[in-house]
Amino acid sequence: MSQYNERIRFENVGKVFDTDNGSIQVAEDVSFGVGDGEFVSLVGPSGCGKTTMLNMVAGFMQPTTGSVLLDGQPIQGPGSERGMMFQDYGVFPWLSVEDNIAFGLRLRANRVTDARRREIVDHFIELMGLSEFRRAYPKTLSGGMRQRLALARSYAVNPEFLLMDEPFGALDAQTRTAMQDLLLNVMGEVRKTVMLITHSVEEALYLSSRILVISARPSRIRRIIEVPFGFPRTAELRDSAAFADLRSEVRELVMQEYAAQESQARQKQTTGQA
Ligand SMILES: Nc1ncnc2c1ncn2[C@@H]1O[C@H](COP(=O)(O)OP(=O)(O)OP(=O)(O)O)[C@@H](O)[C@H]1O
Repeated sequence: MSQYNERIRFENVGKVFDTDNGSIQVAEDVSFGVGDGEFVSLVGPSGCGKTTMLNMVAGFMQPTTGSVLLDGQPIQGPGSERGMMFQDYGVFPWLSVEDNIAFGLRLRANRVTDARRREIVDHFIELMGLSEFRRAYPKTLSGGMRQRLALARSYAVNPEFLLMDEPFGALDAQTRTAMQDLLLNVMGEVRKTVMLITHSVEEALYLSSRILVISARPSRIRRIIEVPFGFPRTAELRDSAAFADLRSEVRELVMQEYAAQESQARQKQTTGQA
């Protein structure tokens, strides 16, 4: 572990939201680190606070207690070294496919020459299978295509950190697999540190070096799973017995948290709590 260069750290993080129905404790005493070049997935029941954690790394939200650190410094706000990919695609409806991909490359933080920008845009249009739609607007694309466009936008600016919230959720199974492999390729080409939220244990296992299983609210780290498979990953890995065994084990853990969440909800109903 001596070479482990930690980039992101959650230090006893708690997050409380004040709402009209009282306050909600979303995270409680969450501590973990993400090393340079690591791929860490967050899995856990819906609503347990995964997006909130990612938002804190992105700098969109501050913890209520504890701290979220980037290279040892508290994160104060967004930065161009951290690329966030949202569940709701994050594409601009008023820009064409090519202009969406080029957008980040025109911003000061990531500016490149016109020729280089065209090269990058062409590369990702091709890679994402959007060649026929380069001048189309997002509203004319299918959900899956919009998601591929959002991926192209995130990759084009080549951030050091990719913060991804269910980036493949709207894709059909085949495209999803292709996009997972593409992400691994992108990471293989240029070292990146990734945090990914997914509801798919299979996806988490295939992509990650570690998986954090998050408990029902208030979320804590229920278990950290070191994924024992090396990179590059291949289709054979998905079919292996070792993969299937670990998948069952992690699914079981996640199901237990879903069950805990349901039983908490039932208890609240009977005691009349918000
Ligand atoms: N800005 C906010 N104000 C009040 N409550 C919020 C806010 N953001 C999130 N919450 C609440 O915090 C809880 C956790 O939300 P979050 O989106 O982080 O969960 P999640 O694990 O990412 O869920 P999912 O897997 O369904 O996307 C939810 O109950 C949500 O309603």
